[in-house]
Amino acid sequence: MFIEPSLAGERRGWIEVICGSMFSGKTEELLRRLKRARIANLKMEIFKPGIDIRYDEQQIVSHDENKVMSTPIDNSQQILLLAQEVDVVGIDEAQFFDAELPYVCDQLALRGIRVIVAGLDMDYRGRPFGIMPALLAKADYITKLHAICVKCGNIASFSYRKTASKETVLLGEQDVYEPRCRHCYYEKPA
Ligand SMILES: Nc1ncnc2c1ncn2[C@@H]1O[C@H](COP(=O)(O)OP(=O)(O)O)[C@@H](O)[C@H]1O
Ligand SMILES: Cc1cn([C@H]2C[C@H](O)[C@@H](COP(=O)(O)O)O2)c(=O)[nH]c1=O
Ligand SMILES: [Zn+2]
Repeated sequence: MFIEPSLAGERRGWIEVICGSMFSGKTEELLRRLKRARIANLKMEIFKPGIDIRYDEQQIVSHDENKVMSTPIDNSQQILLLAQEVDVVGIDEAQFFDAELPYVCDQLALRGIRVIVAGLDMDYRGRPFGIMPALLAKADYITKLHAICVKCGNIASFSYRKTASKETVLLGEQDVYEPRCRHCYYEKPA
């Protein structure tokens, strides 16, 4: 389990990345860390990409329907304007953000802000997803989570797409995706 570092003095600020497949618990882990930051009376702003309206337009919602209010944004630079005077910034679905997000996270950390980012590390093809590799390279702390493979019960790192759609971005839930381990993923079709 991730334990928050306790850094004294002025030079605080760091980047945490939570990654893994769909259903691996990324959003739950993000919510857990934000809840603890709230208990510590830290000021925070939470963001998600405007396109992610699967469950709710404003809230971040986990697959188990735990939720927190967030600000949907279309451009990662908006975070630099909106995250004034805060101690913590939370960002969900980072894979959907533009190329500037790693730079934005760097700038926030330089301001002394704790930045907690969650995102899919691989797309349905098993390829690195968008800006996630760049973000992982800049992260001070990385947590890789795993789902349970729906085929065999082993740990799952892959998000298998059950439909024939070929576009990289396709919002969906269990109707479209299932978590699979490496062996079951490459054994497709089911
Ligand atoms: N195959 C699965 N493996 C693990 N968790 C699953 C699976 N299918 C459904 N879940 C549920 O999904 C929850 C994780 O949801 P969430 O935090 O939203 O994941 P993520 O953000 O990584 O997609 C788990 O606590 C569990 O209840
Ligand atoms: C693999 C994959 C996923 N997506 C979409 C599907 C969901 O809407 C989100 C991931 O949400 P989660 O919180 O990680 O469950 O991303 C996509 O657009 N393209 C893909 O290849
Ligand atoms: Zn498997």
